[in-house]
Amino acid sequence: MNTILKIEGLSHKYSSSWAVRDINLEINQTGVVGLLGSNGAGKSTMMNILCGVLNQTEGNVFINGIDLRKHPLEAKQYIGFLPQQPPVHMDLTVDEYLSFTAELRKIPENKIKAAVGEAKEKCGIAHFSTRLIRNLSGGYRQRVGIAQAIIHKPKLVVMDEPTTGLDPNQLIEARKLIREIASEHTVLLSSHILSEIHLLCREIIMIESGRIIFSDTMDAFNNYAQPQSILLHLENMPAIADILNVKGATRAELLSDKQVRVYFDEDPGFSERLANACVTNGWRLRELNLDKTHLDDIFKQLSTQSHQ
Ligand SMILES: Nc1ncnc2c1ncn2[C@@H]1O[C@H](COP(=O)(O)OP(=O)(O)OP(=O)(O)O)[C@@H](O)[C@H]1O
Repeated sequence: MNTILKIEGLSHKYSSSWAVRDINLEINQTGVVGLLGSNGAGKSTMMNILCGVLNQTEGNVFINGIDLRKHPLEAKQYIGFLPQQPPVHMDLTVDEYLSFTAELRKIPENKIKAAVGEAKEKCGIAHFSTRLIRNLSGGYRQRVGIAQAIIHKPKLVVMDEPTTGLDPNQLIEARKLIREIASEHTVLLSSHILSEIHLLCREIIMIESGRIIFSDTMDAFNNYAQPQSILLHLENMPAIADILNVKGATRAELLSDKQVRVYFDEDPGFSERLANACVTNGWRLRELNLDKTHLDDIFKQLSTQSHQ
């Protein structure tokens, strides 16, 4: 099977400055892959290159094994694109617009009606077939945008910040639809909001200043920063000095007469040693919780490292 998306040494320069620098990646499965980066990190530049809207300065992009630069028409059959602003025509009805995009995608004339019907069904807009796009809410316009991106059943659907500007109800609906689309297609979705990526994505690619600074599964991202403190609830609170006697403890902060936060070095055996010390010394352990690192802290940590 061909790799759905392969990027080799991709770089792009606008006049004098590099917006994207030496990006390498491969995507082989369906599901949502998140492209996360702060404003100006290079997400749109990268997406515009992948979708053939912008020619890269250096490097190669292969869609379903086809070199995008050498064979753009062939490669583009396998990509659907939802830009930041859905490319809808306000004065057309949903059917007229989707039929037009199906023609642009070179779907044979006798198959256009079925392709439009299927895309509308998937995106939950069949009941708006004859409505002018200008009379649809933002959330439904977004659905029409998604329908045009999948009308030719591409392997890869690229969505640039697809949830920006939606209200909370529309957001929930849009996420549901994106998950459904991703059960059959590979979706590469950009956002500068970590919680959005966290909710939707199986994999995360973080870019800063045009370079990849993290690329792995969402689980690996969650585990990236190991917890470095433990919250203890003790019935018999000992002296802080006794807690610091446990090998690996670096600091202890008394929160109440029964709660203490203990900081430790990177050491996988520390929580066990601490629990043993509680039992052996009769501190009467009620609870021991590893403090989870907040997602935003991981994001900050990775971004800071990339600037060092
Ligand atoms: N047409 C252009 N000409 C010159 N510089 C550009 C152009 N488009 C983008 N840039 C610059 O390239 C860098 C990357 O921009 P890009 O739009 O790709 O980032 P982004 O991650 O998509 O940001 P945002 O979330 O704000 O859209 C930025 O420094 C931006 O100012």
